[in-house]
Amino acid sequence: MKNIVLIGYMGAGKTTVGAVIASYSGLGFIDTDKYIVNRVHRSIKKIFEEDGEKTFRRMENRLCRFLQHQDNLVIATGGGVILNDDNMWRLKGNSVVVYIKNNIKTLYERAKKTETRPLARDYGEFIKRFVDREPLYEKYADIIINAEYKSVRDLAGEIVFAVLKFNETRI
Ligand SMILES: Nc1ncnc2c1ncn2[C@@H]1O[C@H](COP(=O)(O)OP(=O)(O)O)[C@@H](O)[C@H]1O
Ligand SMILES: O=C(O)C1=C[C@@H](OP(=O)(O)O)[C@@H](O)[C@H](O)C1
Ligand SMILES: [Mg+2]
Repeated sequence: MKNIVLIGYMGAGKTTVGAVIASYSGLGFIDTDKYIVNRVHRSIKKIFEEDGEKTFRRMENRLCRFLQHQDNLVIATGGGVILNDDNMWRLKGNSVVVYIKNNIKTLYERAKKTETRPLARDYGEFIKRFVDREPLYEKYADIIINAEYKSVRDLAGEIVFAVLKFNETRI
């Protein structure tokens, strides 16, 4: 089976919901941020501080180049994966892309909680970035799931169902 790629802004639930989808579906699970962190033995915060965002984006792109050759995976991406068309072109070749959508207030409340998101500090900046990115999430999505007020389990079920339906209807 093709991969299920989860995209969406910081705090949307890609990492959390992705793991549950994998357990429901029997697919493998990879979180691109965790993969990078394990690989370089440094937190995202440290990578941003020491090497800058550009270096992080290069690592993300290198991982997408690897993932384009994999299948049977649920892939939770980082919120910025859509910034590079090359990432999405590679991922889309072998996957169904699901955009997990939520309101900006909920996203910020969740995203600011942990220190691991260097781009989720100032609320004004957070909103601006979201407005810039939203058309990209929509552009690359095969399926859009509204996650507002839904539990992780319900969302995981809804996404599995939507992907099966999408695969059925595709030639
Ligand atoms: N549907 C949901 N309902 C309530 N809390 C959620 C939901 N999805 C995610 N969360 C919580 O929001 C936070 C961010 O989730 P995470 O999966 O890390 O998001 P992302 O990977 O998209 O940035 C986590 O603390 C997670 O437990
Ligand atoms: O949106 C972004 O630019 C980022 C999102 C983060 O992942 P999550 O979307 O899983 O929080 C992480 O990749 C990094 O902090 C940058
Ligand atoms: Mg995540």
